[in-house]
Amino acid sequence: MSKLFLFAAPSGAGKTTIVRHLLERYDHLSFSTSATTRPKRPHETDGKDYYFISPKQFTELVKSEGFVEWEEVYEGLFYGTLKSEVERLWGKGKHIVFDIDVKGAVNIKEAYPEEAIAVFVKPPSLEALRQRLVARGTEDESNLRKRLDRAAEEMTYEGRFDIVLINDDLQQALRAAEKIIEDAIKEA
Ligand SMILES: Nc1ncnc2c1ncn2[C@@H]1O[C@H](COP(=O)(O)OP(=O)(O)OP(=O)(O)O)[C@@H](O)[C@H]1O
Ligand SMILES: Nc1nc2c(ncn2[C@@H]2O[C@H](COP(=O)(O)O)[C@@H](O)[C@H]2O)c(=O)[nH]1
Repeated sequence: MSKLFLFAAPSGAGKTTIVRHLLERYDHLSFSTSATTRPKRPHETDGKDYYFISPKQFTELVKSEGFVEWEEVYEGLFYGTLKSEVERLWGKGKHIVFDIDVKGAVNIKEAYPEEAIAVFVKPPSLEALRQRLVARGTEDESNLRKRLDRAAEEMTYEGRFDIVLINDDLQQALRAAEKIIEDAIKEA
């Protein structure tokens, strides 16, 4: 049975770093590329990191029920898991990895309770989140504030997840993430 690995966390916790590592390491994992209305960052590739679409295209996809789930994660910025993407990867018999916000992960877990493994990536502290986001250098002051304001509420979702993965020392977190994948695939 194909597994759905949902990696969720407040912004800056390190889920993208962990997910990228897992995708490089395991051939039988595929990434569910989401659609977003957020502007592309310089290092990102359309169709790989996200499908970067306009607010109008996003609204059309909502109307035509093209999303498994979607959220306005930050004010005016929409993100959604595409049904077409999940069906395409599932059809190839792949295990699918998601980098998604906490509410989206809870929604997918509810929709696919047998297949989904929900992993909450926990930062050592809110201060560490702030430092990581500043060091990443992708957010201006206003967006940094929005992400940190949301983080405290997102931290309260931890108890709704199957596994809590602490990302303090990165190498330890990567080893723990590998074990989650290997154990689940052994069982599948
Ligand atoms: N354990 C760690 N220690 C220090 N820095 C880390 C650690 N893990 C990740 N980072 C760094 O923190 C920054 C944020 O990581 P990343 O982009 O993976 O977070 P994210 O949870 O995907 O955030 P977002 O939701 O905003 O996409 C990156 O610059 C990354 O290199
Ligand atoms: N509910 C969903 N959340 C998603 C999806 N794709 C990404 N995300 C989450 O949004 C924030 C911000 O991401 P960023 O790339 O702008 O830093 C982060 O928590 C992502 O995991 C999705 O399809 N649905």
